[in-house]
Amino acid sequence: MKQSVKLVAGNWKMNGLGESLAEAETLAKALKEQAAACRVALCPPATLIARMAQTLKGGVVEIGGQDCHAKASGAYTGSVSAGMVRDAGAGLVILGHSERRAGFGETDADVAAKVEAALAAGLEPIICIGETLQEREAGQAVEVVSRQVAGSLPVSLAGKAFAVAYEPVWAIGTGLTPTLEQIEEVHAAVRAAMIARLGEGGRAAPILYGGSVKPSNAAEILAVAEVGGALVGGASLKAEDFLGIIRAV
Ligand SMILES: O=C[C@H](O)COP(=O)(O)O
Repeated sequence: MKQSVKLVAGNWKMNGLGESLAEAETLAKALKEQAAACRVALCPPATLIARMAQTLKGGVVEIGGQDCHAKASGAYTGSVSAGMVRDAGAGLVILGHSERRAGFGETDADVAAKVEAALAAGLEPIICIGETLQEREAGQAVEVVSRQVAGSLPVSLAGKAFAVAYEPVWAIGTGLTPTLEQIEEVHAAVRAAMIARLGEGGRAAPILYGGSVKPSNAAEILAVAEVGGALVGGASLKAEDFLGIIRAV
């Protein structure tokens, strides 16, 4: 099966102030010097996109946002449009992260609208999906992610650059990870759902795995069939850990 080059993206979430900013900048500078066999992206908070774009200028490390509004402009206090994310220096944007789905009530339809906005602004979306622990324990993981793919991926994605990130909610920030067999099962189901939704246009986009990825488990996870990269949270804030994950690709 045709697979695009692996993508390792670091999601800094709402971190990057004081000491954690100093550490993050150290990481960004180290990454700039680092040759990598994969695409590498950093997704800082919106306020740091321009600063990180400047720090990483001239290197191969890409910059992503963590969210954007579905509208291009208007009376949406506190929001940032896809065009603004792009204008600040990002080329990618994370959409539909479970922390936004759970904490801000984002539905699959909301995510699909944001994906359309991102594409219109020239951003490459990384669309997050994943089951809760309750859904996993009820044997519904495949059903849940398949439904999320059908609802969150607009058909206009076919032929565009994008990625899907499978992040089991119960694995995020917990140190827990699914077994390699479970990851393989879900990634295969996600690929099937992408093809069902987008036809041939659903074949090439990478499916990242996210949830407690660290240097010690990155190599085995990234070797699983259909794992096209990683979306890394906590470990993307520490230079040694993130570099260790990139080396594992
Ligand atoms: O976007 C990243 C994920 O939420 C994973 O976070 P984590 O690596 O801290 O578990």
